[in-house]
Amino acid sequence: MAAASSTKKLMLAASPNKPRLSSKLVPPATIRGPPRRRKTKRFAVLATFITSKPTVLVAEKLGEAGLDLLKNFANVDCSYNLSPEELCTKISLCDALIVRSGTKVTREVFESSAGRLKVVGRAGVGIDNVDLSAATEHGCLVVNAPTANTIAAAEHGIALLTAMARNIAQADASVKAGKWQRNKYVGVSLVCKTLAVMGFGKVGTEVARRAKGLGMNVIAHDPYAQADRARAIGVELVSFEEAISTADFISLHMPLTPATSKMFNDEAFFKMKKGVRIVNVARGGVVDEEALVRALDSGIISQAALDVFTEEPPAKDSKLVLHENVTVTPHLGASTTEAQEGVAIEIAEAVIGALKGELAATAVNAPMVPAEVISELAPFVTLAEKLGGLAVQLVAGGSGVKSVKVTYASARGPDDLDTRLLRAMITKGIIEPISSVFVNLVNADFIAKQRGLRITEERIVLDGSPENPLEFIQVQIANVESKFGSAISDIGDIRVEGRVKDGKPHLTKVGSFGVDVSLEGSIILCRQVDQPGIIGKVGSLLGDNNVNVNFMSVGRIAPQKQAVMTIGVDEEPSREVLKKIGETHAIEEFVFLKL
Ligand SMILES: NC(=O)c1ccc[n+]([C@@H]2O[C@H](COP(=O)([O-])OP(=O)(O)OC[C@H]3O[C@@H](n4cnc5c(N)ncnc54)[C@H](O)[C@@H]3O)[C@@H](O)[C@H]2O)c1
Ligand SMILES: O=C(O)[C@H](O)COP(=O)(O)O
Repeated sequence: MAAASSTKKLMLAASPNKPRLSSKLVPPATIRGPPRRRKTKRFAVLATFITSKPTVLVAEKLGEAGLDLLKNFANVDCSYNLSPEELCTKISLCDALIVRSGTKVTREVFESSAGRLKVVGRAGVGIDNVDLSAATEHGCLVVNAPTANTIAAAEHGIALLTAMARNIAQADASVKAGKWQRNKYVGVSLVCKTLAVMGFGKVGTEVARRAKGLGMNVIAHDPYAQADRARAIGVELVSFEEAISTADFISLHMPLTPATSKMFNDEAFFKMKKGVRIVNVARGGVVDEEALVRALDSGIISQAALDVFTEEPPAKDSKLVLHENVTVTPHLGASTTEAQEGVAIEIAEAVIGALKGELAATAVNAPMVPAEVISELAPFVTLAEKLGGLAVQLVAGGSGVKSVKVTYASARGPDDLDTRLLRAMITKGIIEPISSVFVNLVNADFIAKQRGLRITEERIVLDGSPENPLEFIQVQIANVESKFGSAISDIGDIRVEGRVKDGKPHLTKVGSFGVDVSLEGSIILCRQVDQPGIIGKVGSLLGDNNVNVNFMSVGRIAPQKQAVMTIGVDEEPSREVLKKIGETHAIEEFVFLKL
């Protein structure tokens, strides 16, 4: 056995405090286990437990039905029109924030929250107003309400398309100004014209369906859409060039991302059919607005109908807004009574779920794991976190944890196990005991990468029944010394292995020793020379000092040879008791581990 460290009796450390943040993961040089940790009484992958009633800041107007749901669960602060400074001040007192498109949730907001903000709910689809990287780095979940306003947005797109084609807004203003200009406002027909839907997602698809109903020929461009889904509703997917060069009308429905920012620019307008008409209910930023003014002035584009702008509200003297061939609305795509009620309920449910620690189906910056998978994996998620926490406590102080290998053994096929949750929880188990950062499913990979912790995963496919998602999980930490030499495996890594038994996580292997202890409370691991009387001695020592033993098992190589005794205890033994255990005859090393 390649024991990197076989210290006979371990010294008790003086300070149980958390170490300061360090770029290297260095476990505390203590056998008292990690410092006090958040108690989690229930399974939750986001571990966003809040013991008192949470506070939700609603920063933009939200439908009553959603507000009612929130008020049943949390203290709700509806504060609209906050300045960026006011938002940053308020946010440190809030567990959740709900916004629409009018609030910029910047890095400063996450920094100002000082870790309290657990979830940002975007009551709508577009999340371009939320700094997702900053949210992820701060372990803050971002959820949106992606479906409830689809129809409203599509209907608004069609409303703008038809209003533009028949000059409704301009003619309305003219009549109200006392004029009667029937010749000036002759429109164009839609029937048999070609509409290019740019972005064939939820809204784009609904616009396409409705435009087909108006007798239009609909083509679409979307690099990520499935051609057969488009074909099923009579829409042909084409290239960007073909879409913009053949269309009489173009309707924009892609999200604003670095890749789509200003994708409608001078170059794109130049390729369009002269006299084309454009509708934008997506985001102002996908269009280069100055280039659009030039294209309108030159007649390449004869009309535009815009619901969204790069800057909202746009400047009062905006050439684009004031252009006579432009019809505008103040970002009204989602603003129907029905959509706002739906969005409010959708976001309230997602935010409440996230505050309860559940994984939201509409998470934007965390893996979406189906509810049934989460429920099936629940005991293994707890096991994963505990194994990570145990493994890191076995590392000798001063060793940097850089390389962790996780092995999942299962009778299921390799593609039939979603390990993202498990990996995140192992990362949480490893990092939280030795640093002051908070790790959850949202930021686990980011934090691991930031700290130079490399986690590799391996699958072992076992024979047998695939009824259980997993048989065991093994966590190995490479290139470190251990404060409990027996935890070092035959290949020199610290190794712990666990299984779920009767729905409870159990530690079943330490180094090369088979053990069996339920992962509850705390654990004492002792290596001894197998001989009669040791178990009794240690048991009485604990009992005499009011420490309840909940579990005990001994794994040995052979009779009279070395054995590892695992003792599960409900209370933390005093230093004196631990010292006496260490001094017990035949005990060669021991370690106290807190779960
Ligand atoms: N005006 C409003 O009030 C309002 C209301 C709802 C949605 N929106 C906007 O509309 C956008 C679309 O909403 P959705 O619900 O349909 O979202 P969605 O995610 O269902 O659809 C977006 C589609 O855009 C496609 N896409 C991405 N990059 C593209 C590119 N470079 N070229 C072409 N297509 C690309 C995606 O593949 C996806 O199919 C949202 O991001 C939001 O910004 C505005
Ligand atoms: O992305 C969206 O959902 C729409 O742009 C709606 O935005 P709003 O919630 O500000 O109306």
